[in-house]
Amino acid sequence: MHFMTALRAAWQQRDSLLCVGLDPDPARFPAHLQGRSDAILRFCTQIVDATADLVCCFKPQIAYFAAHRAEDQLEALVEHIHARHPGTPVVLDAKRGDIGSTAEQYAIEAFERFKADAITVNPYMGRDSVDPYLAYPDKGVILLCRTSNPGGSDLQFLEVDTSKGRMKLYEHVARTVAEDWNASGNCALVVGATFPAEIARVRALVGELPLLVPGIGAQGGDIAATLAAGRTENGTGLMINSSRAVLYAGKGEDFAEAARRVAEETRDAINAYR
Ligand SMILES: O=c1ccn([C@@H]2O[C@H](COP(=O)(O)O)[C@@H](O)[C@H]2O)c(=O)[nH]1
Repeated sequence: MHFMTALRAAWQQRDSLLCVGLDPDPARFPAHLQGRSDAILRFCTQIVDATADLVCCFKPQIAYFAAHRAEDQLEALVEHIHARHPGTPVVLDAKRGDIGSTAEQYAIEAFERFKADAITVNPYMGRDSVDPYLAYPDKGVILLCRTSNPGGSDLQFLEVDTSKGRMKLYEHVARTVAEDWNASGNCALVVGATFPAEIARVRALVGELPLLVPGIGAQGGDIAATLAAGRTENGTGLMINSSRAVLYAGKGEDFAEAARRVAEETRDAINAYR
């Protein structure tokens, strides 16, 4: 199924714009999981099973798996999500960016090895570096636009001259993706919840294009402001990510229940402003 079709269905059927981020940090795991060779998989599958009905997608962050030589656990986790929670899109947060020949390998890794439904990609090496992902028309390609970190302004806020006039670099990325790169209707953009004014600006530039919005929860982004700036006419258009605030809500054997409670509160807080 096309990523966008699955995402729209999840928005409607789950009544949720919440994306739970899967950033497993073994140092923060409950004591009973410490030291197990499959701790990352066990931790993540319990979070997934406890929250799947509350989310529009899951977003595993590849760094947290690769750092612990746990790519095999990432493969097993995505397989688990597809088998147990069909219709829940998996966004692989990898922020890849490289020359075309290498990007082809990254695309194979994301879509064929890990079976992700979408991937985050860094657009700053240009169109040929993104083409290998766009060559999978059913898969989502989510381009960094206005990231949630403070240093995102260092480059993304630079004024650039374009054929459509002078604008900030992140605005040029938004327009380029929406107008030129989205021929298969499979593109989306990353815009941080920590910058609601820029969410509004991007929404004005890209129409209904979906936005992946990290930055609520641990990074302190404002849910009300995010919704006001980024929701579409029908009250969707957003995948609002929270990772650490959900994953580490509890410290004990009941960590997954604690995660569910926070995920439910977050989904409801989001829905209050749709
Ligand atoms: O601009 C960006 C792009 C990606 N991220 C990723 O989202 C999560 C955020 O985690 P929290 O614990 O909810 O802060 C993490 O995987 C980042 O790599 C981002 O934060 N900002």
